[in-house]
Amino acid sequence: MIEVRELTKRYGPTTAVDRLSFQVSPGTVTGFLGPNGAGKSTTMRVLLGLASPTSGAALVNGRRYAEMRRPLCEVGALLDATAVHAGRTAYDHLRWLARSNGIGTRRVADVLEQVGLAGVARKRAGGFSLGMKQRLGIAAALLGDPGVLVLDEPVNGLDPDGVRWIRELLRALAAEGRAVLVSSHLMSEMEMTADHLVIVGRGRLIADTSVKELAARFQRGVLVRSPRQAELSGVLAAAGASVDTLPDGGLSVSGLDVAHIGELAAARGIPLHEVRPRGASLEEAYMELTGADVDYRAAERARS
Ligand SMILES: Nc1ncnc2c1ncn2[C@@H]1O[C@H](COP(=O)(O)OP(=O)(O)OP(=O)(O)O)[C@@H](O)[C@H]1O
Repeated sequence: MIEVRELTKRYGPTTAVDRLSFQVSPGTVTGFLGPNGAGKSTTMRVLLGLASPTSGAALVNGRRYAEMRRPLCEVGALLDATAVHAGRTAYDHLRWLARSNGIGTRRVADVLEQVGLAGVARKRAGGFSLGMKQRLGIAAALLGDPGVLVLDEPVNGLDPDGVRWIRELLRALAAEGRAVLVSSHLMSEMEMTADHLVIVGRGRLIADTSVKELAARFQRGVLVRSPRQAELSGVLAAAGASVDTLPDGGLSVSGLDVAHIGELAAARGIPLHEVRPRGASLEEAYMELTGADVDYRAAERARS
């Protein structure tokens, strides 16, 4: 369980995190989303004891990182996958980490197997591709079999296979009952991976919502197309719907769901060529929520 409570972190005049509160529950993947500079990495660094809060707290299982006796067994983290000793082999890197946390070396072979690096365990990490380094970083995060995982932009720079692998791994780790917090600045990545979303902008909380709730919130009626559109429009309006004609000729109907519209059309023998919920994509919802918090847009507005 992760709890961020009224967390504020200032760097001189910059407020990187501004009274931010949210929780990450066991058994869920929570996507931590926000434009560049929104304060995601800073929040994660405070959680992992790498930066101290100006005020408030970021706790794992009710404790600050510095209070944990064997931190790798409570929280696994991937912050910067390239931060490995280039001269060390994958096996030695993990064995060194395991030793410093009182973890048996048998576990090293297990996690190397789990991330698909068993075959290159004795190769130096300096020669690894970014994808392999990401896998090694994830192996390190899993070493202590922690109940909480914190990953900062784990799919950055990965090819589609690597992206799919991470997505499936995160889902599997949550299904085992772990609390998984994963940051990204792309909604497209998160909508396929996360159950829950914490969206931030300029250090502040913008939304704390399930993916389903967010989709429902940006639902915009039902799109309907029919060769007898005018007649159908009248029928739907008579049933209490509000009906607008879209620029492309389709109807945008609100106040009736897809099933109801289908039944009304069928009862009058009106053919339907298309009938589907007209939701904004989650990407559009995200842009709408964070638009004002993206620095370059603010700068553009100031110029015009
Ligand atoms: N060590 C530091 N010293 C000074 N300012 C910092 C420091 N770390 C972060 N900041 C500033 O705090 C703000 C939040 O940065 P942070 O890296 O946490 O955002 P982010 O959401 O992780 O963005 P990104 O996706 O670009 O990594 C930014 O304005 C950044 O410049």
